[in-house]
Amino acid sequence: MKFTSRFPFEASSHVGLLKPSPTRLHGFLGLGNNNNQQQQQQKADEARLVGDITLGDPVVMINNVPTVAQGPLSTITLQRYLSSLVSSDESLREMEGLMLSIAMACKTISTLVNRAGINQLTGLETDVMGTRSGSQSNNGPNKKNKPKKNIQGEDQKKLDVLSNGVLKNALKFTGKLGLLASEEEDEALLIESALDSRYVAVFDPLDGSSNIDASICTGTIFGVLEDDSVDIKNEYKRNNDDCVRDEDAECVNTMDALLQPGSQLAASGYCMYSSSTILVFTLGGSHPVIGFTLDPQLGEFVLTHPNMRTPKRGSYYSVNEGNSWLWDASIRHYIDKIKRGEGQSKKRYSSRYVGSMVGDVHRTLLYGGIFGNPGDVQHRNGKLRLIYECSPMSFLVEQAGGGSCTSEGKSVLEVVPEGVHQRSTCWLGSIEDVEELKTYLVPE
Ligand SMILES: O=P(O)(O)OC[C@H]1O[C@](O)(COP(=O)(O)O)[C@@H](O)[C@@H]1O
Repeated sequence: MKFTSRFPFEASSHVGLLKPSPTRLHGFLGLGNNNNQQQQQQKADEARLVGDITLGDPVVMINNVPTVAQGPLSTITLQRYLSSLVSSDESLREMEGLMLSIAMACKTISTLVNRAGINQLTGLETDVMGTRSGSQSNNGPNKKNKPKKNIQGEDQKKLDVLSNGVLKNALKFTGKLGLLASEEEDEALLIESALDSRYVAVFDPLDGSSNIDASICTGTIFGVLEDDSVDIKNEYKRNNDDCVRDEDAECVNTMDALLQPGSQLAASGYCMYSSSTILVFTLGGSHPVIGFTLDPQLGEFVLTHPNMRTPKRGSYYSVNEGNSWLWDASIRHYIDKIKRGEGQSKKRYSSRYVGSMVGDVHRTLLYGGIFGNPGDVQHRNGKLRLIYECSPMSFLVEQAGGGSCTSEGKSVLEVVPEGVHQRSTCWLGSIEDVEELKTYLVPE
């Protein structure tokens, strides 16, 4: 991209990044050409505060107008970031394809969520044409309008079902996944055409669905696991043995690849649909937790959070206190102490709870503190599902230097799932807050 001379910039070697020549820039910023360095520096800083172009700031050409890209790194799109990763590590090529498909699906879901009211996509998915709804015995004349339920007995929202379709198809068409598990699918899905794939994926297509109709933040949660059971699947397929159903009701057996502890995740993340749409993920290992914001002008995810680290300790707790009377005494005691400023930090903690795990975890990741779904006497294992909610989020928070545990004080990432929709208690957040919580938890 070659710029005409009327712009005070010189083309740099980096595509999309323009290195302004200091003297011209000072002129451009109306700094005049006197040599009083300090005055010029102060003016440059002032310009920085109001978001004008400053030295080293990237400029993106939008509709041919040099536009200051907010923040120093955001001209780096997700595509560019991943391709630069692959150029130095070829083994990430398949993961690059997966992440780009997940990002594409999240863009689509973001549009669906943003326009839900406009396109009448709010409300419950109803059971039409006699497909299964709730209890089999319900065959009254008004069966058609019954809310459709998922295998956990929860009413499915229209956007739950739509988002599930979008993400399921995006993942299927990568040809890189042999098995999928979703909150909105009763059973794991075997992708016949990709039996010998290296990976399997788990996801909650639209988390926080109780908030959708009120346009409060929701999100998509995903996790990718390596699958070392390809031969077993082929074997079972050949023998037509036990039952993992694909869409043609083909029976095969093993879900082992899905039922791995969170510590085995190869990647995990979420996409939050809120005032911004933000995709946050990690590829594990030495890779950071990284965040990209969907730029509505570019229609691209651009880098905004290059290396997310959870503060060691926070001053927020995020839990549904409406259930506190049902909690174990140890948990009530912990929350009471930190609320009163009688915890280890002697700081009084404030409550923040959106009721969407993605929103509550995103805030906790940035500001610190602790988020929890503790379980109680009525729901021993809490409300959240282990393999596509607790594990992916705990993997991410621990990768950002935070911690996670169950209400028994065990690392969420060590819990071995027994079923696709198994629930688990989970706490995650700042490492010092999680460690402090553990001192209150009495192992059973
Ligand atoms: O209503 P509660 O008990 O506070 O539970 C809220 C939790 O349930 C969830 O909404 C469950 O998610 P789904 O909407 O995906 O079922 C979480 O996002 C949230 O953290």
